[in-house]
Amino acid sequence: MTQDTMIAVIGGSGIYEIDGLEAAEWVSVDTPWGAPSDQILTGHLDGVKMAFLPRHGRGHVHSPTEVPYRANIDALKRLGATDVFSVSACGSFREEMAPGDFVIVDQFIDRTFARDKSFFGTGCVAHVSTAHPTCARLSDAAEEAAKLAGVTVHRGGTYLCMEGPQFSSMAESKMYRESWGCDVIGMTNMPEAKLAREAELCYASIAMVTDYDSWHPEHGAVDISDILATLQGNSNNGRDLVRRLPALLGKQRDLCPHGCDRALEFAVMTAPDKRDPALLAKLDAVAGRVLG
Ligand SMILES: CSC[C@H]1O[C@H](OP(=O)(O)O)[C@H](O)[C@@H]1O
Ligand SMILES: Nc1ncnc2[nH]cnc12
Repeated sequence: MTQDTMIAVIGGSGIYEIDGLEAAEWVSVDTPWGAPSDQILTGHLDGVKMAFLPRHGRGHVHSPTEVPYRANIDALKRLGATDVFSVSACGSFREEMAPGDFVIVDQFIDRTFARDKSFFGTGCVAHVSTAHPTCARLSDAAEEAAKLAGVTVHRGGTYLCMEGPQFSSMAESKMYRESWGCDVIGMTNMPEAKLAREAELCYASIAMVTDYDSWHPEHGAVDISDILATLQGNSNNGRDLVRRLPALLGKQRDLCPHGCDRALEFAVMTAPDKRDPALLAKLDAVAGRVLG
């Protein structure tokens, strides 16, 4: 079964729009989960449908805790998105993952505690697998696009998602690096990746290293002005990488070979006669395929 590709890009800190879109238009999307972070920029690139959503809103309005993650994923699904790329800033726990490098994240440790993490709940309970929370097909494309853009890219890495907004203490930073084996740290990829899986969207995470967090003996404490300087110096690379994705993925896509687009197939536990009609109505875009 083939369908039209629609690439969605969720742009993080420092990335509030993408360039080169044909027939570009900012559109408003309402969702049963509230308003998304901002309007969504739609258009075409190399003949492929595109949607761009600034995660924190234009002007950086939403803190990592307050980003409306459920509304964002629902809005992208509602628009017809099939393939979602997160582009994020992150701190690095590895000497070789240096500021300016890109990391194609493939695993997460979720330390967030103040966010709504699921579309499901009382009245419609579902359990999806997140053993492999990112899509290898999209990660392949992201790696290839990074190489074509001429940036240093590391394939694979574990992203520690913290609640924020404050950065980590040195003790936390060392624990995440030495005991937990994490590679990078940020504040936003969770629950975003989990929600994308619940919505049966392929999801990949492209993390741009902006700093060494607070563990590095020669770099000291993470400093927002250093992060902003690195972001400014590298945002062109991020945009260049994104511009190369449509040519790599093409106008049409088959079923995901990893099953991201069928994640809900056997996930819903609540008996049909016990399901809450109000919750089912809210799940129309996210889970309509399996809930009917
Ligand atoms: C600007 S430093 C902290 C901020 O940047 C990252 O945001 P995003 O993942 O949206 O690029 C990080 O997660 C924090 O929210
Ligand atoms: N060191 C860090 N910790 C958390 N989020 C970040 N985003 C960029 N750098 C970060």
